[in-house]
Amino acid sequence: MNGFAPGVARVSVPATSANLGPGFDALGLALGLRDRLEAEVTDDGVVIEVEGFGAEDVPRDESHLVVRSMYAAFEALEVKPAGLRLSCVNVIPHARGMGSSSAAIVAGVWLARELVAGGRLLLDDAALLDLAARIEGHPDNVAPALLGGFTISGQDADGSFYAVPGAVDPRVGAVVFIPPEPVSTAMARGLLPAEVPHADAATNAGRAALLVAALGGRPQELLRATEDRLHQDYRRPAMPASLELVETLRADAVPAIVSGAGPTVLAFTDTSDRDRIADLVDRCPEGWTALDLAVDMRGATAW
Ligand SMILES: Nc1ncnc2c1ncn2[C@@H]1O[C@H](COP(=O)(O)OP(=O)(O)O)[C@@H](O)[C@H]1O
Ligand SMILES: N[C@@H](CCOP(=O)(O)O)C(=O)O
Repeated sequence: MNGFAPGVARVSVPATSANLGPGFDALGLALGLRDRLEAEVTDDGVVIEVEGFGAEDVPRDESHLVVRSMYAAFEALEVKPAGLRLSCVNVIPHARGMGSSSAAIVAGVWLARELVAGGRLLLDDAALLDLAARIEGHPDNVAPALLGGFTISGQDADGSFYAVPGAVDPRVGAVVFIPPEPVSTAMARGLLPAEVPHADAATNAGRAALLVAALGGRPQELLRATEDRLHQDYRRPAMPASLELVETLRADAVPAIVSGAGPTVLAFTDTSDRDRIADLVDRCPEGWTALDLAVDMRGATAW
């Protein structure tokens, strides 16, 4: 087909934890839990197969988030496929604050670029990040989903998005506690106030800067560095049990935060201290799922 590369494109994309406490809409970390997708251009229609999370509720037409993101990238690349086949194996839980929507968006724009002849020359990684962040509305999940590791991202005055990688000390790992009930990011964003006290903003700025240093080589500072005053407490009404767990863990000197817009709770760990990690996993509330995850330094990758 004109303009398209022949064959199937495959990508795997990591889960991500955004905010990390004080870095609202700016900081994000890729975690070792990856959705795998494959796609090809066909002569007619849209066919979508889904295994794993979302198999029962995601749409099977052009409104599917991966397909929507593919079409946005095709438009940027000035091509239009006659049809598409998409197959998804989803292991990132949906609407839990682990970046499933960003993983879907990054997968979509990545697959579309692979399916276009010369796509990587026409849409480089910076343009792909910008497109994915425009679809998502904030860059802090799409940046680590695309680039891997720890990222610091934001938006310039002209509306364009940027991301730069930050260092991650190899001792840093994470245990996530995933509640059974979802909270949509849109709903959790709706709980945030239009304005915050200057003192809270100032504290967050200092903590976010400290967090960059802590993740990069001073993990002993993680407890202090993960203090947040801009979003977590405002979201308490939608996830009281998550805030309670964060507080209980922090009282025991565990650097715990709400992951993304919640309701998952993430606790930073020392990867060399297996006993402490096992104790932490044992503190998983009944009915929740605890996962011991490594930081994933790979972003979106062909498989
Ligand atoms: N792999 C996917 N395929 C299709 N839709 C998805 C996928 N992942 C997420 N979504 C859509 O995004 C929603 C979750 O997004 P969001 O509320 O931002 O939560 P989060 O990104 O924290 O998991 C899902 O309910 C679903 O509509
Ligand atoms: N900065 C965003 C992050 C949302 O992350 P998600 O994984 O919950 O989609 C926010 O806090 O709203």
